[in-house]
Amino acid sequence: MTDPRPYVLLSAAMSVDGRIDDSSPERLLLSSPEDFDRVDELRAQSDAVLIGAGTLRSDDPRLLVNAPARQARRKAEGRPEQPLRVVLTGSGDLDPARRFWHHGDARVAYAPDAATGALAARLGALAEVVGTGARLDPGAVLDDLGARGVRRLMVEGGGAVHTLFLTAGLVDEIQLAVAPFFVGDADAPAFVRPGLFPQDAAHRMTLAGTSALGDTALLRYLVARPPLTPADRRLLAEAVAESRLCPPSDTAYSVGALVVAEDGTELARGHSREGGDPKVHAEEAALAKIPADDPRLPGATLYTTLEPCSVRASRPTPCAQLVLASGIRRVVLAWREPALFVADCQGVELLEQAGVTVLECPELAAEARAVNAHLG
Ligand SMILES: Nc1nc(O)c(N)c(N[C@@H]2O[C@H](COP(=O)(O)O)[C@@H](O)[C@H]2O)n1
Repeated sequence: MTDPRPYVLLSAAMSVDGRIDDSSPERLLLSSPEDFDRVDELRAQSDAVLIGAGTLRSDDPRLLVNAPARQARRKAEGRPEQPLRVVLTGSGDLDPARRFWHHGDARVAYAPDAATGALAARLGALAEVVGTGARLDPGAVLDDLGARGVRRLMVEGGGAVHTLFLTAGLVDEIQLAVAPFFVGDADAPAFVRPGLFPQDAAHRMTLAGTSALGDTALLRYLVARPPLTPADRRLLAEAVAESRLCPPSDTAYSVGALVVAEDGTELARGHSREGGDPKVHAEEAALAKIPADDPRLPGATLYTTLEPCSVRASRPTPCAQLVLASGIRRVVLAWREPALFVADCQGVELLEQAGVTVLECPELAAEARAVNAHLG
């Protein structure tokens, strides 16, 4: 059995205009003393505290539990005095001279596999360096932290890391402190960057508490982790629209597929029998339009109106294998293939066995079937 992923608490302070810093080199103090004390208590309750490389460069925080009483409490509970301190980097460009590396106990740096060699050489004994695959994958970070026994993770910024975890649907709770002033600087970093957030106007977070900490307002939100986001439903509906472009056939399904990068950029779309090719499948047509070495593929989602095929007469490689070969790790589909042309399509099983997350969206199954109503 795999270890559970940690509970993820994202803690941030921002100005009333949504900025977590200004654009000057000095660190901007947003919180009141009372709110800094709350942050210290949250750290004391956490097994690990995580920041991104940008925050390490701009703030160089020590990321420690400061209050001796809290350190003593952790020790009395049989825990290390300080939580595990974690940094995420996409480039591996981390400066070993920073204060962060020279305080506290254990440290881990996560980076894409390609960056780990140079980073490990640079950091030496200062931290353990762990690869997260072809990209900086927050899910892989949580899996690894879970395996280390981390049950409660505090994410402390900055905006890129907030966005990475929130858009991936990996945050359980947000504690957002709002400082009573404006930054008013377009170049100042914002609480989050643009992205496809599962929580939108139609899918609101639960406001679990509000309090005043000195002059700072604390908002506590509970964030349900929806497996399927509103953006997933919209993009799968786009795949259904794509399936309506298929040249009709009495002997094959009409399927539509989209490949969408993590930041919402559509990489390609395709449909069955596209471009006058009677044999091409929708997923195959879409994947063929993306260079195999596109670094966005491992973070991308394939949206398809029908389960990717597992056996195929028309061509040697079934679509489930093409998806695996592409490096895509997430598939959203509307409809499992009925036993009409093949007795038992195993596309979902093949993908899941290889560790791909497969999500079904039953709300769109009827629409995907309707495009194929003539097949009976
Ligand atoms: N997922 C998917 N996408 C398409 O575009 C398709 N045409 C199909 N069809 C299914 O794939 C299997 C083999 O098809 P061939 O007839 O050998 O091309 C079979 O299960 C079809 O129903 N699937």
